[in-house]
Amino acid sequence: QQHNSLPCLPPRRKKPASTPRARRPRIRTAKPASRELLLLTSMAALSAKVIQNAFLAQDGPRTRHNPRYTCDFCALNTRSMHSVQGCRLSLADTSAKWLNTTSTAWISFGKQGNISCNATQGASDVLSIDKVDFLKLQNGSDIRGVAIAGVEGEPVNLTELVAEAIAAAFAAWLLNKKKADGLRRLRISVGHDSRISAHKLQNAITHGITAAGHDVLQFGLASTPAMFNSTLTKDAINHCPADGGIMITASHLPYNRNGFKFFTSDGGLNKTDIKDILERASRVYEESAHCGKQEQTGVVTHVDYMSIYASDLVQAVLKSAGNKEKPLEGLHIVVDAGNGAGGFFVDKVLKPLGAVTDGSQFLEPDGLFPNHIPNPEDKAAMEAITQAVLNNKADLGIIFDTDVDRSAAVDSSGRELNRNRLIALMSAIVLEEHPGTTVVTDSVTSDGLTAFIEKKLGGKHHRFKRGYKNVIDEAIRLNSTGEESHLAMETSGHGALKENHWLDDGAYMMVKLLNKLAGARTLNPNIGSKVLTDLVEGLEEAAVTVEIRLKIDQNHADLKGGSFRDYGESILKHLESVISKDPNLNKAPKNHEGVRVSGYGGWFLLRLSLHDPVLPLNIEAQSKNDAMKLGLAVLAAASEFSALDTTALNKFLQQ
Ligand SMILES: O=P(O)(O)OC[C@H]1O[C@H](O)[C@H](O)[C@@H](O)[C@@H]1O
Repeated sequence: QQHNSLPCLPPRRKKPASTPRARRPRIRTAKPASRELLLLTSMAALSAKVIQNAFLAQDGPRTRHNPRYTCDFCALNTRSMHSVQGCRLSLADTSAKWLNTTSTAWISFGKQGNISCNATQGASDVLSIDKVDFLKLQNGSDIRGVAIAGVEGEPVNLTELVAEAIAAAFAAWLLNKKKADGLRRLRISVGHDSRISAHKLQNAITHGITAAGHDVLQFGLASTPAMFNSTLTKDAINHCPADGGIMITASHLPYNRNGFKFFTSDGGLNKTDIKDILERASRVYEESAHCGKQEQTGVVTHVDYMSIYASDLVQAVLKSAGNKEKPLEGLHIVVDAGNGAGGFFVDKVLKPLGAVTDGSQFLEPDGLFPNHIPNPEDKAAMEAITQAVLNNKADLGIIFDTDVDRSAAVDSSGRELNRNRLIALMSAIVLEEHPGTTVVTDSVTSDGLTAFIEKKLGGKHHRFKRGYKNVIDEAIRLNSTGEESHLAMETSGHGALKENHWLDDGAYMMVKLLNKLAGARTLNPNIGSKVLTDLVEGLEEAAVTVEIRLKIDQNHADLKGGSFRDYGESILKHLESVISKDPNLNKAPKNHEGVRVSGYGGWFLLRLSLHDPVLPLNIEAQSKNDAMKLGLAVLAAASEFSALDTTALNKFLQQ
């Protein structure tokens, strides 16, 4: 073990939260960002700054000291020694080891006698640690929380300190994973969507990583799939591939939320990994209460990665059009980015391919999402892009969610190509390329989609569970068992292809449509989105399609102190037994989630939400009357459970 002596700090003292860090990480710029990107980024920064100022007053008192201003020896980078003022510190360790320690680290270092602090720790400097429940930040395979104060009943739990701890924990987790490759210093890419808390969280994440002695590639405004891509792209000039990537996003959730998605070259992290990281982060957070200003030994490099990523998308379309220079020339395509991160698609993808993009809307990042929720599942969002297509007499409309891992389209007649229709369209394209392949979807897909994939396209429909990660993982699993699958898609607009590393990418999905258009235009230069619409010809669609979300009151006495999950399961079990007595209803023979039943010419699915104390009920039928019969069957079983709020279902039945 190496022992080093370090210079000393004056006694630690409280500093206002706005005081800059004593030492900033070194920053370099790998490649000058394009004018457009700089403009977008600075617009986002400006918008964020103005709004954040507005919220600052509401942020409330800090109940916990900022650990940066206390004794410094706990800096997470313990591979190289820190310059710690106020302490003489001797230790050599790895950050992973440090992060694996429990909260005894401070004490044990002291006991070992490796540290001698000149600074006396005053009682007033002892930090009161918030009891942050890190595990509550888990949202399946993502992390999500409240980052901006001001919404009643939604206290901030994703603070900068929490973000720092999570970033340090991710670095430690990643280092552990990469140990076998002999890696000791990591390069982690960090990007964000347009949310107003993006910059403060980006800074916190960067600090957490650089203080742990690892390097950060800051991409600025980016898409979620680009972050994964950065762990795959080989580009020495831009320091890629990164060892890991972090996307700061909460998808379509309201402006006050934010969160993180993590990637390695193996794809997005799974639930177990996230739990592991949050447990580590909780320990880091507790420890940091005793720690000081962390020296940031890692290097921060700004990389214009979205240009690299977008140019790959352009290349994909060019290739499928036989390398024709402007394969989309003459085609009018409008994009609605919903003020999220998807605006790049216009200038960096469509224009270079020759498309006319006039009438594109909400391309500028604005984390308050003033126009509509950036979500292709949202009615208002789909109406907005449909209107833009019709107003501009465009050939095609494209809409993205905030972080561009989801998308949908609209044809020239204003017909929405989303949900089951988009899956049908993608299935048609993929099955042309891979006849007979299995298409994996989420659980709320229609019976019509199954018939379309299996009877019209000659493929196999594997209806699995809700949750994009579940769907992707299932497709990967099927391939590993010898069942070929090339497409995994959710009705939410998440979609991943085997050919694209199972990368969950809304922009790539749209590129597949553009490939089809570009290919068709090499034969007929006047052909427009009809080529796409024709591909979904024959898809049977229900006249009535609803999703009704029934809430479980977690504090209700009927739960008898049990979990909402157990309660939900007992409702489902009861529903199953009620259904078995009804000759008009048939339980789906093969089903992976909830209770799916067909009858009255339609079907319903009642299941537990992936995250919330909610039972989402999907009903599809050929008439309102039939849909009501299905709804009544659910109500008959559900009404026995007094903690289940059936108001929404009653409302539907009374309409
Ligand atoms: O189960 P629910 O509450 O309907 O939520 C389901 C949704 O949760 C998240 O948003 C996932 O990203 C989606 O992939 C999934 O479809």
